[in-house]
Amino acid sequence: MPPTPFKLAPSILACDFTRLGQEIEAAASAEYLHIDVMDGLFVPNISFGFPVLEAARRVRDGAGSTQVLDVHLMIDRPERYLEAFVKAGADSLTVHVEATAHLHRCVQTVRELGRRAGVVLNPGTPLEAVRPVLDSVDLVLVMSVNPGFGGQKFLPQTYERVRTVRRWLSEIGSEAELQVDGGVTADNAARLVQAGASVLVAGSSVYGADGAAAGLERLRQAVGQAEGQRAAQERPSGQENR
Ligand SMILES: O=C(CO)[C@H](O)[C@H](O)COP(=O)(O)O
Ligand SMILES: [Co+2]
Repeated sequence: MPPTPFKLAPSILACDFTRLGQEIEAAASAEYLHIDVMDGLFVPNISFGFPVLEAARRVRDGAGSTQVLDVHLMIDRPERYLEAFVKAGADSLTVHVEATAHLHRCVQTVRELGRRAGVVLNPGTPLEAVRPVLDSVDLVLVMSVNPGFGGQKFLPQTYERVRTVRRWLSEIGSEAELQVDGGVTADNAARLVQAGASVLVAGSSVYGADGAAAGLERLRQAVGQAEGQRAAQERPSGQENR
């Protein structure tokens, strides 16, 4: 079997904001740039909003990059701000199923605005909550920590939740990305990809002491090694050297 493809989404929540431009440039090899917006209501923390997204957009465009600006909205009633986030530069907007009574309308609006629409579930939310919109989204995000803070411990029940959502997406023939966010490290990345995740969000494990480029490489290596071992185990005996 060929290696399972996956993408990385470094979260700037964990970066050094005194050097925002350089921190974004250091993560340029990643397919996505994850931008965590928190309002102090839906989650018990306030992060940043439009000016930081606009700055990220300028850095990305200045580098001539096509990296996806992936905005994770941890805000109450996100329908109030979808257009404003698109104007500020979002390529992809992900709304929490717990934050709105109008999930389908949110997804519809984001698509009408010409951007990728995502939905996200907290660890305590039954997966069934996303099923009604599954055929209308470009991304499903399964939270692997309770949202609001970076640097938390990964919740292991996430593996089974990812497997279930992957199965549902396959059943309807959807090509939506399946993202995991929270506590993702080189120790759990491969198992998440094997469970069906196609995009790994990582903050603390990317923006570590040795910089984002090294952090991203560590995650790629971890998944690559595990995939290599899996391929070796699956090869019929006697074919080891072919
Ligand atoms: O949405 C988030 C928190 O609510 C962040 O994206 C997430 O926590 C990433 O940080 P880390 O990898 O350090 O857990
Ligand atoms: Co996030």
